[in-house]
Amino acid sequence: MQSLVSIKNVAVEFNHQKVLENISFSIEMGKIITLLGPNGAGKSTLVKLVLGLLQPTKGQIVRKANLTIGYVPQKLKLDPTLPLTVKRFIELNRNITSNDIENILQRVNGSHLLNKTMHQLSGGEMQRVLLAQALIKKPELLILDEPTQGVDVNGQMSLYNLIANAKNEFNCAVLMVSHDLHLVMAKTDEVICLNKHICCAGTPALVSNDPEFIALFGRSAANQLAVYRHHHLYQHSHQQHYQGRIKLPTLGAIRHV
Ligand SMILES: Nc1ncnc2c1ncn2[C@@H]1O[C@H](COP(=O)(O)OP(=O)(O)OP(=O)(O)O)[C@@H](O)[C@H]1O
Repeated sequence: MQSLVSIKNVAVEFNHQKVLENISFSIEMGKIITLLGPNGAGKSTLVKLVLGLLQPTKGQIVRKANLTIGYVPQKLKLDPTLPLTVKRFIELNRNITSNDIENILQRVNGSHLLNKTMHQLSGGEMQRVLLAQALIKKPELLILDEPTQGVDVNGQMSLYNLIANAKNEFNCAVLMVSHDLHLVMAKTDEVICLNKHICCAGTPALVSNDPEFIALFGRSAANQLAVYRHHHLYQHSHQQHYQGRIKLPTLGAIRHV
């Protein structure tokens, strides 16, 4: 199967300072990849590379021909004096009908937001509207840069559910930047732990046991993950109908760079 995006041996330097080096991975259709890493690890820079907004200093990025990407930015800066409604904001995409807008807002549980102005939205509502506008073109790849910033725990869970539903519906790949270890682990197929280089990558269960991961995120994160893993196994063994939606921890898939 052809990868949607293939990143080969990529490095980025700003003013002769290495920000990313030796980055190689590919994004496959229908998979959720979570990029984790501390502040300044190069996560947003990597997202810009995948989006094509930045060229690597070294290495190669190969995208599938005519790849459609939906992007949910970390923050959207809008002039508060601009009375832009949600409907008008989503209409900024070309060739969109009112029906398309109503359908996509319904998918993100945001039908009631249609005529609100953008600056009236709460943190969670804003993220749902940004998700709707990223999904309206039915992207093959959905990229989200810290989508749960400023969203409370319930809002985070429902946002992750919406992302997972969208992935199932459109069979798109998802590349998500996140700091939220506990919730991320429940949905993602592959975690890439970044700190200028890829420290480790693999299934959530394997990455959470990796010494470099524990060194980066600390003991409390490791404990949090231990709780998650217990819960995860419990769900699987007691709810077989979830098969195919919950991924069992598998052995032997971790890679170190
Ligand atoms: N255009 C730029 N020019 C110079 N340095 C930059 C530029 N963009 C990013 N950097 C530097 O590159 C490093 C990585 O930044 P980046 O924003 O990718 O990190 P991040 O992992 O997304 O961080 P955070 O979690 O804080 O958002 C930082 O040291 C940042 O200062």
